Amino acid sequence: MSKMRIYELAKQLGVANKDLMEKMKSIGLEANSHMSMVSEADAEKITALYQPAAQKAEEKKEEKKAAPAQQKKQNAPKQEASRQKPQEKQKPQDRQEKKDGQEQKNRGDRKPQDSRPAQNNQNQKNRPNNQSAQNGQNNQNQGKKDKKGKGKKDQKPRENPMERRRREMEEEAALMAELEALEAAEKAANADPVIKTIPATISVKELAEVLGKKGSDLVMALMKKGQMLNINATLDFDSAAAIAEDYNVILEKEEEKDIMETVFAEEEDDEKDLQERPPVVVVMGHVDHGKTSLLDAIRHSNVTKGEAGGITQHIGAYTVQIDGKPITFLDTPGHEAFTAMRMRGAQITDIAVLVVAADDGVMPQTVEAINHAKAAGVEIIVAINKMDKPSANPDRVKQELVEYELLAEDWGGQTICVPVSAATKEGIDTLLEMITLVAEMKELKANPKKKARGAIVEAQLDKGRGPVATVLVQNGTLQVGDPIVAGAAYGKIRAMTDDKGRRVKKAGPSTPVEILGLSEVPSAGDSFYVAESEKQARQVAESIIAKNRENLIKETPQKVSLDDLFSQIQSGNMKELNIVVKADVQGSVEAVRQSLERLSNEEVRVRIIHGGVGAITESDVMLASASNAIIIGFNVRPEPAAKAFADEEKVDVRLYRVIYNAIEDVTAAMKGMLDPVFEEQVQGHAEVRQLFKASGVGTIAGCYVKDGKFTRSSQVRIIRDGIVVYEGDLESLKRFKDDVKEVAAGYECGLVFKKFNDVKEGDWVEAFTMVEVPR
Ligand SMILES: Nc1nc2c(ncn2[C@@H]2O[C@H](COP(=O)(O)OP(=O)(O)OP(=O)(O)O)[C@@H](O)[C@H]2O)c(=O)[nH]1
Repeated sequence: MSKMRIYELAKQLGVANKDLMEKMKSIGLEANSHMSMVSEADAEKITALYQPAAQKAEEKKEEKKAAPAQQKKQNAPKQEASRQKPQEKQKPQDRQEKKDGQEQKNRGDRKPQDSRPAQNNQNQKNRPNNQSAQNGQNNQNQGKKDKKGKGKKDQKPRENPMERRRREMEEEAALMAELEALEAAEKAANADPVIKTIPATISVKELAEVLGKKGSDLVMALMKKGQMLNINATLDFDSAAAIAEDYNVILEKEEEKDIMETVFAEEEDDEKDLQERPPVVVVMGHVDHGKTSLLDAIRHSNVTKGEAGGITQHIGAYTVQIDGKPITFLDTPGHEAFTAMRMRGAQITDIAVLVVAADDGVMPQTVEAINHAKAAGVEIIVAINKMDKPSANPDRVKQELVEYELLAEDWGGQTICVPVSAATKEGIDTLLEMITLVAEMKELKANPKKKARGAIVEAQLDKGRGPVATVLVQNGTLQVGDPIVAGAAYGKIRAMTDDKGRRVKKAGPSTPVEILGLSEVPSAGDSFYVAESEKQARQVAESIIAKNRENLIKETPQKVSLDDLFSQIQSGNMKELNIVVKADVQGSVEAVRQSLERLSNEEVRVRIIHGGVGAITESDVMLASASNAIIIGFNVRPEPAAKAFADEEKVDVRLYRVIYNAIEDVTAAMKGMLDPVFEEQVQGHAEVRQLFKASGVGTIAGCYVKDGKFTRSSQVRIIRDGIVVYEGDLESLKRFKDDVKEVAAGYECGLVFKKFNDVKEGDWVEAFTMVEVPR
């Protein structure tokens, strides 16, 4: 037996789902619903609880098997017809007479199963001596017999026939009701749950329809459970799902379709319409490794190779021709090109050029870039830059890249590494050739014959021209006069300019152009679509505006957090727990990566999608948000902007001082046993401006409280360059020479830290308290 769902186990044991869940509770096994999974070991434990019941069920089955066989034996010689209606065999002869045709039909539909032994018992009890009832319990035959007066043998001589008949009628009615209830209960417990799909909200009336009930019946049923809801009341999905469970119906939420995707659903392209399209390339790398210089060199080499018009204007994306083959470069910060766009579901880049300075090697942002590119599933080409420098060491770069699963081709791997110099232009041509080669291998195609769709690369409001957007056509051909819509912005394209500043009328796949004519400034990363008419474009934009408003009102979409991890695992929503790890030193990052990844089990895989050294940045939050990850920080703090961004994006950021605590928390969260704990509440920040030494006291940090406040009971941490160097209590809090209880923002104060004197000017001090939070 492997894992199984509760309802399957209940079915196997022949018990109701609810009973089973109650039983589970009694041995400390919690389950959310009868769709929850139970492990093999747990299933065995539960089965053991039911052993007597299970045995009984077995016995019952045996009895059932035996009963018809026995009756068959008895009936066979007499009645051939009796075999066809076994369920009626057990009925006492004179009861059968009272059944009208309809009743018989109903019973005929019913399964014989459990009713039989019960009826047998009853019959035997009632008529220990009734030989004919036992022998020939066939409806028709018994009827005939009665008519012929043969049944008279059965009557007890002293009982008034009318009374007897009434008594038997009553008995039979009670018996039938009992049987019906039994059958219904068994049917409900044994049937596989029905799965139905509903929207995020539903009225009681609509839910009743989904459940196949009358609205008024559902209202009554809810009332009995203490839920006073009128028939038009709106239920959220979770409440509806809980109600439906009682009716053995599992509800699933309808996937909300993107309005754009619905309106502008993409048709399959005819193979013959597909044409090769230029690759879209983004350049990424660590600061100062030469991204800008490399892009300039590429653009310059392109210009000097005879581009008419010469000057390339900056529009965030441009196309260069390499031996007649175009390549489109996105001149946007790499992370944004990936992450912001990915957050909106658009994937626009095909290839990432990772610039690594030959004299500097792999640096934190290089790693970040690698992880972003990998997460987006984009091909990486490495440009080892600054080869003109005497200290250039390309082998070291290749060596360092191995750690990130990028093994250079000349070392037997798959990663193309091109040594270049943006300064001397050496290797630039080879790099461009390689890009073309990779693009060819990828067989990038699009259909220029259809209406265009693509992505907004950047957009701003120009005083004279109104909203201006640089767009990248991904498929189809964009034309002046096309009605387009991009998020809440819509309009008719008034004018189009290419990357060389020339007016154009058309732009095909992978072409970047600047467009005028939108009603407002769209967001970078938004998709754009060409509509049937300006009216349709406006209508779509309006429905998007309405939807955005609705979404604003609704809660921000749920992101994973350690607190609700277990319920997400249980409901089957969570198959992978993505984690971004930031720590003070590389050693910790690795230690955490290994320890956490080891926690993976068969239900959920723990995946570290990015690990880096230093404070938690906005880019980390962006990656976490796009990948539905949580962030774990060791001895590091989030930058203020990152903190605000994480709050906004509802990204769970967990900060630890000890690796073990993080492992413990993730383990507990995976088991749904995260203890209710204390959460820290930041009280304020101060900057260390001057240090004083005092004998017997130690170092006094002369601080200026920037925001919030410091209290005598505050706990504090000292942060130097984003790294926590101390965390502990205050030894004293002074204003001038006096001990004070509290110092507010805008005032100076003297701080002495308990058992810590290594404070430096320029350090930041964060004051916080621990507050108990109920989970
Ligand atoms: N010797 C040498 N210097 C280079 C080369 N490429 C870039 N540099 C220098 O390295 C410095 C950084 O170059 P940028 O192109 O600004 O680097 P970047 O990666 O774009 O930097 P940010 O935009 O700040 O992220 C500049 O001083 C360049 O002149 C090269 O191939 N050789």
